[in-house]
Parts: sequence; structure tokens; C-alpha cells
Amino acid sequence: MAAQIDGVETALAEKLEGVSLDEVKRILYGRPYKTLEFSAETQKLAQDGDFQLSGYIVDAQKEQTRAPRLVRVAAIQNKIHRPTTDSVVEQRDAIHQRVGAMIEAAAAAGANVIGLQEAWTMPFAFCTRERLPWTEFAESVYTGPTTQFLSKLAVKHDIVIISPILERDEEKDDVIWNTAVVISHTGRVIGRSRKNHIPRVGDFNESTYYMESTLGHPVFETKYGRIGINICYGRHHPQNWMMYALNGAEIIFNPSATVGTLSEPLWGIEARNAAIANHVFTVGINRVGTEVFPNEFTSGNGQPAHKDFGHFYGSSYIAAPDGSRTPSLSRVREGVLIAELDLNLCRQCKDAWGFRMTNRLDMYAQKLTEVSNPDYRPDIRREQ
Ligand SMILES: NC(=O)NCCC(=O)O
Repeated sequence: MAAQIDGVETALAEKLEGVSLDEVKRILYGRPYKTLEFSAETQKLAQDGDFQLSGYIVDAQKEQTRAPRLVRVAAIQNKIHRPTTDSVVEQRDAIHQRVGAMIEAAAAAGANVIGLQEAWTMPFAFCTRERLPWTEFAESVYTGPTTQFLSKLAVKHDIVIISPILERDEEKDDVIWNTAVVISHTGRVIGRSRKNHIPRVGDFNESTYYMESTLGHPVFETKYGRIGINICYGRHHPQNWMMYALNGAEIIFNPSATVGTLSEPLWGIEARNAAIANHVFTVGINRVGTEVFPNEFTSGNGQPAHKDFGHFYGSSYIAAPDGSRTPSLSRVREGVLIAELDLNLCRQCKDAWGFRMTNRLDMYAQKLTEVSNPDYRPDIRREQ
């Protein structure tokens, strides 16, 4: 396996400097952002914890009639912290402890809303297609240990937390879902959003465990802004992003678990394009590290059976509606990325580009109704 590089930004900075580096960064990432300064104590939390901490200011133009609407959003990417052969409780508790420390650092850095990665409390065991012990990581949105753990942190720091977990709906047939729980600054659960599109690609054998959401595209009104959550594979579906935006989201999180060989060239494009097309901020969060499982599994591609999923490349980033974006977190290290966003930028971009005004939804609604009929035939004209 090729050695893992830390990231595109580090590689560029090793080879370029001065104006060339600034120009390459501008061309790749849009306007430069100022960096957020953190106190010595906050930096020490990251140093002592051995995780990356970086921050940026994504400002907007000053308006005469509206004050800036500043919100600090944090994306946290983590590894698993115990071997997958340890007990479920030991594995989950170790991740809780680790991510708890990262949440403390994010809060010390002034974060208002913190987003975690997809199924953050567990290894991404769906590749195995085994049920036990992995299904034991599933827990209740309202009373499960993870919500209880995070509710305390939410109250302590006056923060909103987006907690994507494997959900066990104990009130309805014990069914399992891939769910993001939205925990208010009050510590109460505002609601849940479930994964709308389930992958059937590579080792992502998730359809074995749960079905597509039936909850639509809920948007959550929080103290710090309106939030939607488009879970992982849903990012390949532009209409999924669009529906959260049409329901009023200003920030759309994309908690993910994805590996380099499959999706890395797509990663920097999709959430960023969604921010542009929908006049919203997007937050792509991917897990990091390599996860090894006790039993071999196959990928249905003729290759030998194997025990690891490949490298989860992290690279979490935040994109703005004007097409600019932050640098990524590392491809190999855990990290906390913070961006201070001025939500006024959403409307400023709507006014400037007018994608909402010109989206012709009525035309597409009619056409999509026709196309979704199995008897529909594509409208291709040919020379007679
Ligand atoms: N977790 C998940 O949906 N992964 C699918 C692979 C991808 O979308 O990159």
C-alpha cells in the first residue's frame, strides 16, 4: 500500500512558496480566509491530545439593515480507539472519551455548533455483513448512552451537537437506522434525520443493516441557525442537498465514512458544489484511519478476502456559498476544524447569483414526475 500523505495543502506548501503558493491556493480554494487565533490553553488541549486544530474566518460583506450573523461551526474527525475485538462497550466508551476531549477543545475555541462523523461511536463494520456484535452499537436517539453523554456537553458549553449514530428505534419494531441526532444547546433532542440514500458500492454493504429514510429532509431550527444533515452517500445526489436547502437550511452537514480508493477525487467537489448551487454552507466530515476486523470479508470483486476496509482519508472541510472553502483537515490525523461563518453570505449569494430565483422547479417537478414512471422513455431525438 502507498504511504499516506498528510494532505494536498501540506504537499503544495512543501513545493511552493510566496506568490505562487497564494495564487495556487486562491485558484483551488477561492478567496483566502483569515485564520482564527486560539488561546494558548486551547492550543495546548490539541497538543496534549495529539489532534489537529485549525480555524478560519469566512466573512461576508457588511449590510446596512442586518447585523452579521456569526456562528462558529466545528467539524470533528476521529479514529476508532480500541481494537475491533474489544467489547462493544469498551470500544464505544473509548471513542466517547476521545471525542469528548475534542469537543472540549472545540468549545474552548468558541464553537457554537459541532458536527461529528457518520456512525462516530463505532468502527464502520458494515463491510463485514455480520450482525453481532456490530448491531449492538445501535442505540436509542433519546435515551441511548451517546445522547446522554453529549447532552451534558451541550448544556455545559451552550452548544448544538450533530451526532450521527447507528439508531435502534426501540419504540418501533427495534428497527435499525443510520441517523443523525440534533442535540440542542438545552441538552434536549430537537429531532433526528436519517440517511436517505444507502450505498451498494465496494465494501459499503449498508443495505444489509438498514433501509432508506422515510423522514424526508427535515431542517432543524437551532439557536445558531437552521441545520440540515445529508448523510454520507447522499452527497452524490444533488437533489438531496437541494431539498434540505429548499426546506430552509443555512448549513448542511455531510457526516461521512468513505475511503480513498473509492471516493477521494469526488470528496472536494461534491459538498463544495452543493454550497454553491444551493446558497448554503456545507460541512463535509469524514472519519480517519484504517479499521481492521476480526474476520475476513470479500468485496464481491474477485479480489482476495481481507480484514480491513482501506484508509478513511479524513480531509474534512467547510465550503461557503460563494464557492470558497477551507483547507482540509489531515488525511491521517484526527482533528477539529472550526470556521466562523457569517450566515448573511447565504442571502448575499442568492441575490448575486439568483440560483433560487432561476431554478425552474415547476418545470423539473413536472418532468421528474414523468421520468419517475417506469414506462417513461428518455427523450432522445435521432436523425431520420
Ligand atoms: N458511508 C457511506 O455511505 N459511504 C459510501 C461511499 C461514499 O459515498 O463515498
